[in-house]
Amino acid sequence: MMTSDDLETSKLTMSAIALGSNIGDSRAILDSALNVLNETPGITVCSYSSYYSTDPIGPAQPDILNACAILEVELTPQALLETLLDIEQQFGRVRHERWGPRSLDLDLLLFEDLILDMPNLQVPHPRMTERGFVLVPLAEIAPDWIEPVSGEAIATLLQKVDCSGVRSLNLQSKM
Ligand SMILES: Nc1ncnc2c1ncn2[C@@H]1O[C@H](COP(=O)(O)OP(=O)(O)OP(=O)(O)O)[C@@H](O)[C@H]1O
Ligand SMILES: Nc1nc2c(c(=O)[nH]1)N=C(CO)CN2
Repeated sequence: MMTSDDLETSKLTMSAIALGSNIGDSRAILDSALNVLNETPGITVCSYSSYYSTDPIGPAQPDILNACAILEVELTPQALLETLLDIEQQFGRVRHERWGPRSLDLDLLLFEDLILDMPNLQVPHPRMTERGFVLVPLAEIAPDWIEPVSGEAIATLLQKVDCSGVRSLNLQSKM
């Protein structure tokens, strides 16, 4: 089990992230974001889901292209979050309204079995268990990972959410 001591030092850990885009060439953006992640020191992309077209939850906007990836990480959770926010910036992310359209959104979903509640970082991502657009792609690559707040596996959580707005594109990243 991870403890608070582990937050100070970076050791080899597994992490799950969500990717989303609905501005620009979303498919190319997600492909390229996975490449940038994999080239970042301290991060290896171990696996990634296929791509899904999803109904936006939030204000009216174009459908969102969503996917998830599993990373092997030699960074602290804070450093990983900063890296994700940096990469969003590289892809031109501008924040206007909450849950508004985005060129690239990278959310930190899981970091081993860590539970963290800090002002700028909550892990597991607090809304992941209610989101079909997260659980469908995540279940493709990590069905047995236990979400530590609920104590339930991703595949079990998936059975409890509405996935009607999540459409498989049968499309794999070209990273
Ligand atoms: N697990 C997490 N992953 C990503 N950002 C997080 C997390 N926990 C807290 N945050 C904070 O949330 C802030 C806002 O994130 P962002 O604007 O991308 O939200 P969002 O992805 O649009 O909405 P949501 O958080 O509901 O998915 C980030 O600057 C970050 O500090
Ligand atoms: N379909 C979909 N809806 C969303 C998404 C997302 O990635 N996909 N992200 C949000 C905030 O991160 C809010 N709503």
